[in-house]
Amino acid sequence: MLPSNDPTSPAVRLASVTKTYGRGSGAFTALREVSLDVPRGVFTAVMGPSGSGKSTFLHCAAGLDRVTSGTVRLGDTDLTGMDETRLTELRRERVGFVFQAFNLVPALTVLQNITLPLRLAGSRVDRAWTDEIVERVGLAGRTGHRPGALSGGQQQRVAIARALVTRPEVVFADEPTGALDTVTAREILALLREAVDGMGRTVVMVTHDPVAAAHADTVLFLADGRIVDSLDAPDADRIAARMTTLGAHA
Ligand SMILES: Nc1ncnc2c1ncn2[C@@H]1O[C@H](COP(=O)(O)OP(=O)(O)OP(=O)(O)O)[C@@H](O)[C@H]1O
Repeated sequence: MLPSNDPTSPAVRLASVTKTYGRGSGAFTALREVSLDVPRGVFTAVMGPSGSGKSTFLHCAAGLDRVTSGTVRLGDTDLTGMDETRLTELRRERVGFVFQAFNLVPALTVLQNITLPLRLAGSRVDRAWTDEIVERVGLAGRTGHRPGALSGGQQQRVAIARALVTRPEVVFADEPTGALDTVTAREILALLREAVDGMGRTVVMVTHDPVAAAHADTVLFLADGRIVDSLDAPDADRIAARMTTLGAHA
């Protein structure tokens, strides 16, 4: 059995992670000795003032960027020191990504976008599973469209379906509602919630928006590259109040 399947290990574990960009006098430390376990089957939001290190945290936790010191584990797999080929494989097969700008391939249909990670990994495209995902994200009847023919909310649904199709251990979402209106944003957050509650996935989401973060089970607060607080079962008012004390204009 692959060690990553051990259900008792956290989905992601950061131990004393520091990330410094650049060198010498121009060096900037964006994460400082961050240690954290992200439990499985939980929706975690990451908030903090602009420049506090949210995107850096997400990129390091997801294997998109390398840490300067410390370790990052996905399940029981240590990402630190992994070569680029294995990291690419790991990101493709064990992690899902949702970005603010959707990042769909314009020339491909909705269905082709959704199944792309499977085809890149050389995996079989399971029609019943793909149909289920399409149904769950509310895209039935639109699978033959190109992304350009869809609304922003529909494009983000495609991105979520694409992130879920490989049954990833963790879905990382970077400001997934940043480009959407309030009503559409709420629908997308409900989908991420459903990925956790209905599909047992683990979601880690960076957001500026206290209302978005209130959909999570836990909110982590970053300030100056450190995790300074967390809130369980958060509501938007408490999140906004906490952000204000961190110097952010929520
Ligand atoms: N490639 C880079 N080179 C140098 N400095 C960087 C780089 N990426 C980020 N930084 C710096 O690291 C700090 C943290 O950046 P990061 O993007 O992680 O913050 P953030 O909390 O996501 O900010 P925002 O909410 O504005 O997106 C910032 O001061 C930023 O300028």
